[in-house]
Amino acid sequence: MKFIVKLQAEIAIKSRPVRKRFTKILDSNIKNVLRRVDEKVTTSVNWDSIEINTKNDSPENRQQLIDTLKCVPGVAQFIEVQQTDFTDLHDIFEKTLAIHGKTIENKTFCVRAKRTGEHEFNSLKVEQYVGGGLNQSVESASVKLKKPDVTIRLEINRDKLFIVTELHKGLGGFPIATQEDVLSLMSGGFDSGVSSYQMIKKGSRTHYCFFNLGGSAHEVGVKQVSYYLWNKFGPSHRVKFYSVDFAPVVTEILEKVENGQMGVILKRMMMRAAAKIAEKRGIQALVTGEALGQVSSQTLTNLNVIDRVTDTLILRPLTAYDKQDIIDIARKIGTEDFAKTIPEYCGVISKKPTVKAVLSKIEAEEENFDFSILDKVVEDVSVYDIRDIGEEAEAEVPSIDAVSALDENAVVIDIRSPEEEDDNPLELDDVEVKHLPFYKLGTQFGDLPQDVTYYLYCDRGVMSQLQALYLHDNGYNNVKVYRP
Ligand SMILES: Nc1ncnc2c1ncn2[C@@H]1O[C@H](COP(=O)(O)OP(=O)(O)OP(=O)(O)O)[C@@H](O)[C@H]1O
Repeated sequence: MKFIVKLQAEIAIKSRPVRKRFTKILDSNIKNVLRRVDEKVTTSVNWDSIEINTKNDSPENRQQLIDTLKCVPGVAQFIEVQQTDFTDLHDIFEKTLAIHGKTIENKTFCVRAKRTGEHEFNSLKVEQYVGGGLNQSVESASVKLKKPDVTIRLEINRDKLFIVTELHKGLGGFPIATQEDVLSLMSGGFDSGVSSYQMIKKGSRTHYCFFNLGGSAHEVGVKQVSYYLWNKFGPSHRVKFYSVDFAPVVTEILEKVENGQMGVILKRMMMRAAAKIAEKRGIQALVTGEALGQVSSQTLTNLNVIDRVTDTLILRPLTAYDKQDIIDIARKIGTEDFAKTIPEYCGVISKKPTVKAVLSKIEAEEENFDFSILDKVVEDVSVYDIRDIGEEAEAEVPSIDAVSALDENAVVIDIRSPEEEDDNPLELDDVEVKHLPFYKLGTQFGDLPQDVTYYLYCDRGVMSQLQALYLHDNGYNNVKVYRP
């Protein structure tokens, strides 16, 4: 079985040394990923193409190789060919008939030929001779040069004939590692998954950085989608997954910062932390999934104030995308289902975020923030080789049963922020309701009597689920979720 990867135009027009470098990297990436499927794969590099051969001709192997090759950045399209020798034009016709006689039955068709080397005929002659012969031999077929049902492609390279049996569309982009590394901020939603994919496709080795705001469920979800993206589009290169426990930073923001400024300050804290992680590893750019105007706080003014926090380049591949386009790409690349299950955690941090952040005001608010907390969480960052999180990523995201009816001994903890509680108070007959906002649970839950079962309550059931898991992680098994 043989496939031929054609160099795409954007690589082919590069200068000779760059083209050679890109082709060499692409060849090595292709070998690396295809040998995960079939260790018998060999490749050979030509000036304008890479040939891929294997002795394993089974249909399963073929399909797996095609599926894998379609996901290699830098491959815009590839053809599947049958290779034979030939003696003359008539021999070319007969060999083509043997393979494509059935393909063109009851169809319109044309023949397209390319030729390299010394022959007694040119490409046009091949097209006319083979096309005419097929037309006569297959009664139900007819020649149509414009928009035929089937295009039969032949490539003649010196004494070899390649009969193309199928043409497959690839991913496009550049081979991984032809561009420098980036650190992608992954929240696990639609946007950060798609922006990471865009950077992998563009040829950057893409590492992941996750700020954990809500315990193991969130982390498992983000690891799953990061692992999926790496495994599908970038397994030729090792990357790292950085996880930073951001709960202490969120608590400090919630206690020290004015409500409307919280969102921008949280992002600035993320950028500060990510820039430090990147700098230490020689990574030059951060990537986020922000898109202009997608949520009210994603304004140019705010993005500008966020960017002022670091000299590190911040890339936002989705800036000008519509949400629907992003969702369509997420569906195409297979991250849609992951994204649906990831809670929108950040939304809760500020109910009416500013849309026009003022740098001086933000900086004044940040003076109240204890930066040793940020330094500590960055210092304690957990670093994983993405290959090692594969198994973990396959695990079920843990969840805690939600209860809709309570008995009279139950104690509910309303974990919403005080403003949310004021807007929509929770009133339950005969059941005790305590008030402890989610950002204080970590430090104050342990002070409550522990011979009682607590039911956490929030508006959407997302934060209560995350916090219940977080408390379970910390050994408190007397916690459930109340979801009326
Ligand atoms: N917990 C987090 N860890 C790492 N990066 C984050 C986190 N939260 C947000 N980000 C980064 O900030 C970007 C914007 O996040 P925000 O929550 O404001 O918008 P979003 O549209 O919901 O993003 P997404 O769909 O990617 O979750 C994300 O795309 C991601 O790059």
